[in-house]
Amino acid sequence: MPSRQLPPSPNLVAQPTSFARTKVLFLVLIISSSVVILLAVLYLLYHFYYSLLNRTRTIPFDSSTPLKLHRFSYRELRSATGDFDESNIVGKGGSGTVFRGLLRDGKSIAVKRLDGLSLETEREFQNELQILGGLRSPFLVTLLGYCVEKNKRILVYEYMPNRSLQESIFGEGQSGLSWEMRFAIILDVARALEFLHLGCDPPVIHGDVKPSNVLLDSDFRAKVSDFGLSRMKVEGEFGLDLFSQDLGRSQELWKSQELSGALAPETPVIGTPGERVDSPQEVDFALALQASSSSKTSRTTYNVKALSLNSANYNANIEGESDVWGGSGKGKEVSVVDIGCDEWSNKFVPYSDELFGFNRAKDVNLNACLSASDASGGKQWGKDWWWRQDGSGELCSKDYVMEWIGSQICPSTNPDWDDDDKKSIPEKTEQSSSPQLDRAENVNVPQVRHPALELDKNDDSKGENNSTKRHRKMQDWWKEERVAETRSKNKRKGSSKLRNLRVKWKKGFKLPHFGLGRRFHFYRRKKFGDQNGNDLEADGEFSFRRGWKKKSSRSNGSDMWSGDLFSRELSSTTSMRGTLCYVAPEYGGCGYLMEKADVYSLGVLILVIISGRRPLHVLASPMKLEKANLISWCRQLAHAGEVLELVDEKLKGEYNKEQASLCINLALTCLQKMPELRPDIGEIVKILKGEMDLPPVPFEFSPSPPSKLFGKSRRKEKASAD
Ligand SMILES: Nc1ncnc2c1ncn2[C@@H]1O[C@H](COP(=O)(O)OP(=O)(O)OP(=O)(O)O)[C@@H](O)[C@H]1O
Repeated sequence: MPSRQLPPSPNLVAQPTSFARTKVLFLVLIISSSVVILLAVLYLLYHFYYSLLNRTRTIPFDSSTPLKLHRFSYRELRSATGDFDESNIVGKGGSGTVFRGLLRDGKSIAVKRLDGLSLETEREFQNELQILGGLRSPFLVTLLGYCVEKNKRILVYEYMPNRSLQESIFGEGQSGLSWEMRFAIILDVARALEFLHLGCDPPVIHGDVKPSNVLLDSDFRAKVSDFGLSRMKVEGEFGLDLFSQDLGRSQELWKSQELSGALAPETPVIGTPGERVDSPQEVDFALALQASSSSKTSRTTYNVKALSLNSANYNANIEGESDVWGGSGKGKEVSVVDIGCDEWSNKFVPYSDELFGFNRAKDVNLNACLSASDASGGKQWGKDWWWRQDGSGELCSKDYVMEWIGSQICPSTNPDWDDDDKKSIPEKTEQSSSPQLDRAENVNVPQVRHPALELDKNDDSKGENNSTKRHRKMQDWWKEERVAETRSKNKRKGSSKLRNLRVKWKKGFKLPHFGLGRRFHFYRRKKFGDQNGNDLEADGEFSFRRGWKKKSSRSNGSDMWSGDLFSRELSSTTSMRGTLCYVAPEYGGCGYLMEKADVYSLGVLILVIISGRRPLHVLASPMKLEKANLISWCRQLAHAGEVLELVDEKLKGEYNKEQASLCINLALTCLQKMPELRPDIGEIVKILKGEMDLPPVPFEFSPSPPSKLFGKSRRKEKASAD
């Protein structure tokens, strides 16, 4: 009997099919994963190749292993400097005193003894070791070694016989630098920055380019020094800038009466709008973020904090470098000359011949002018104040100059003047027989003040303390600005980043360590010692530099009371990162400095070198105030096609006109508001060397257009104005 074939069991049919499917799946997986692995390997190879290529172009810059630096013993340095004898002082900066020393082998050294240990000095010390210690270039001053003993922090450099450019330009009894020297110095500084920006990997941003940080060797060739504020350009970092320099200062601010009295109770913290701040610690953090307060000295007050505005926008802009020379016109430059010039000459009240010999009649005008600008909305100290000080907006420069001077030179308004400075004044003025200097003595006396600095004459008549008023005004303005900005920021982005950091800070924030064998954990209450071995608490007596240190009598800085008192101090006042007048406007204290910020500072430096003037030059002697602001004056001259008027009179016409005009125009391109419009340092060096043409000077700085084009409309405007 034929057997009936049984239908295949469904299991038997399914088995081979599912097996085949698994096989296919397995194959697909293997192939795709091997493709992924292959791609990854290719990517790694490419990356490796690329970084190798890159390394050949740049200096391998391993910050964790500074070049071999000699570790000096304190005793060694003490004997080299004659027990740190005063006669060996060659200069004094915001962070310490520099002595000349002689090693046993006969080598001259410069020994920088940092002031009492603090977060600030520690940061500067580490920065110098970390950054300058790892670099060697003929355009950078050589760091030879260091000394760390107990609370002592000392840096040892090669000795630069002609000291700093500051002294060569502004020093008393200086014969002045010849044109050739000046041009060579400009080129040297540019090449130093070229090395830092383009020759180092990662690039280094100097952050404080100014005359006192340019040292001159025996042949007057320049080397850039002072890396205390510099940083390596490492993407993605955030904490270092904030915590290493601003927190300490904010603690100090909290302690100051102004702050605790006026800001603490109701000032909201960035990231926590409307939140009441109850503890100093909370304010510390908030201020570190928002106030961008002074790091290098505590001189700066509220007006400087205004710099913090807009930083985020600009820093974002900088990232996307545009074609500098393409003239794409991406950034709109504020037209400074048209508005600035006339307003200036109309509104500015010229100083009289003597420092304090102020014409009361004009004073009235001045105050009228000020009240007028006050009346016009009360928002004069808005986000653009930096530009307005250049005469570029509706607020004329005097406001800035006066506000700044007012807050800086009047002891009654500046709590940071230390006793030493006060004591030094009579001594200094006794030496002087000039009536100006006799008057300058009065700067120390709170009740005698330059009438030009009185922002509101009526305050006196009301019997109120003028300084308190002014500060009050600034605080109100500042608070207003910050609250508005905070609100809008929070609306836009939320404040999670800042909140996270705040939490971190509360828990005790870890500072990145600097590879010197220990890690710093800065808790709010941490004990440190001062120079004498006394313990100090980070929270309370933590020693941050206070006030203006009296400069050594051998240093140029000592001419504090000699004539152009205001100019010197104004131009050398270090703000949160960088120095006021030299620091790029896009920098807001909380952001990162980028290469173009150095380019901006270089622009200012070039003008200073060529003109022999400070960026803010308010002289006691008669002078046109339109020249007080160097940058603004230069822009006016450029507009009038007379840039060579800027050249230092001390040169007595002995200079290369072509080079001078090239330098000035180059400086103007470096001083453009939008960082991306400024040339990069490679281009600057090429232009200076004559290997590249200077790009067309920005429209607003170029000489007035032919009347054919604009004359008619201008005349019309004038007629309608009449
Ligand atoms: N290597 C050096 N050789 C000779 N003189 C030096 C050297 N380094 C510094 N000096 C002198 O010491 C002065 C002070 O220098 P320092 O770097 O301490 O401060 P600064 O740059 O003037 O101010 P700050 O540090 O506040 O920016 C300089 O202006 C210069 O005259």
